Amino acid sequence: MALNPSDTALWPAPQASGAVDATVHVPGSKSVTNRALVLAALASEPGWLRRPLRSRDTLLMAAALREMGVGIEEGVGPDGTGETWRVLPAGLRGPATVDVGNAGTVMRFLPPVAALADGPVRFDGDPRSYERPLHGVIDALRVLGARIDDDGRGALPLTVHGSGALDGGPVEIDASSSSQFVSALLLSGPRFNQGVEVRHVGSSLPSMPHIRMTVDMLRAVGAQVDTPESGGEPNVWRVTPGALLGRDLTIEPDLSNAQPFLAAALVTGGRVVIPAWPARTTQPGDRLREIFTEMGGSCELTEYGLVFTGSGAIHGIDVDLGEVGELTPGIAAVAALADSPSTLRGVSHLRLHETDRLAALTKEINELGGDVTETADGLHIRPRPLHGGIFHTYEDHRMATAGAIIGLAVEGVQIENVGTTAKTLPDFPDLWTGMLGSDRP
Ligand SMILES: O=C(O)C1=C[C@@H](OP(=O)(O)O)[C@@H](O)[C@H](O)C1
Ligand SMILES: C=C(OP(=O)(O)O)C(=O)O
Repeated sequence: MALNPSDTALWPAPQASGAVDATVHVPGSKSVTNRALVLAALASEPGWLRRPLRSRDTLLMAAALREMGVGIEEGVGPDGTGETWRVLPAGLRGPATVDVGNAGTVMRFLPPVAALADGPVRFDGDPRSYERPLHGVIDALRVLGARIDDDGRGALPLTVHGSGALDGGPVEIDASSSSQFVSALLLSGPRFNQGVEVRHVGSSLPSMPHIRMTVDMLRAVGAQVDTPESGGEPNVWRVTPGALLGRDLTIEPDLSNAQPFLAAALVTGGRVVIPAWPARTTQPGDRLREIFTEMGGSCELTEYGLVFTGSGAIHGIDVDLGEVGELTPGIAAVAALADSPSTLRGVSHLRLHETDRLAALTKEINELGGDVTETADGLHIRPRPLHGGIFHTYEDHRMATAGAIIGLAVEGVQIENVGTTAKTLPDFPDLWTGMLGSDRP
């Protein structure tokens, strides 16, 4: 895989010479692509993904499904309109070996799929993947009838001994550390003998839009899903067993990866257009329209896409990001450049993301002269004049893009291992310099 996770090379983050004025074509959504791959692999007929994201996380998902016997043909669509993947479902097989890298979607969505394979599937990944929570998926699968060997920590590495089918049925989980536990069980649920009923019993549940994305995408391939929002009990999701359809799905641009480009408009008082911004979406990045407007910008959603304009002023914000945690690094970067303090709340689970994002943001912004403190569930950010220096990224794509945002306004910021953006946005450095190449004179 074209990624060197321990690359220590430094990338001089370009400073903006003026207000940006650019159109940025943002590649497909990681979360939608990886759900679409799983659902297409579990379907009873072939399906198509148009404009899928090609990044480390999605190529790992495709490679893992191929390992289990699924056909995935990469090519250009019949009408020549960009990349299209054809997914040919097949009897899932083991023995197989899955490299999850550090992809939450791969490490959580695939063990339930592996329980349906007819042999052992071994899961391993980057060192950080051993530390990320997986107990919700492992414990639930055991309750639902699967045999899993792990080292007793409820984490990777592990082997799922698939037996060709899984009983399924009701299960209680604590998904307060990751919504992906719920999504994982629901995605494979139609293929369990009794379907699945997932009851979340934890204190809080992050990233609700991502659970809605799972439910919407399941329904789009013909699954019957009952949810709290459709009149069911609070915190209970029920999936009826049944065959899934193969669909022809166009993947939306990744709105969370649009964040640094929108931030560039805010930070430079410029204008950025993101074509194909969906009018209706479950992606958490859609909340940026509201959040970045409160922080000083304005936006207009047209048939062509989103037009986002900065005013030249950047305001602090007090906001609960529990539903949209993956937006935190980019918001923190903008907040560090604002004209008033910010409080970001509801994101304690970010300590178990790609890195401990609360600690990493605090340390790196403070090393550039900032004044950030960690709270129990977030960050306090008091803007101060920043200076250049090395911005470490901890193999976290969103740390790299956060550093690039700060670099727009601060001379001499150097991003360590910008290549880590390959997790979800391999084109980041080129898109970024391309956007700046369109600076107004
Ligand atoms: O289901 C998904 O595609 C995701 C869910 C969220 O995970 P958590 O609930 O673990 O934060 C999010 O942060 C991650 O980037 C993608
Ligand atoms: C938390 C993230 O990723 P993952 O899917 O690996 O959990 C993220 O992309 O911000």
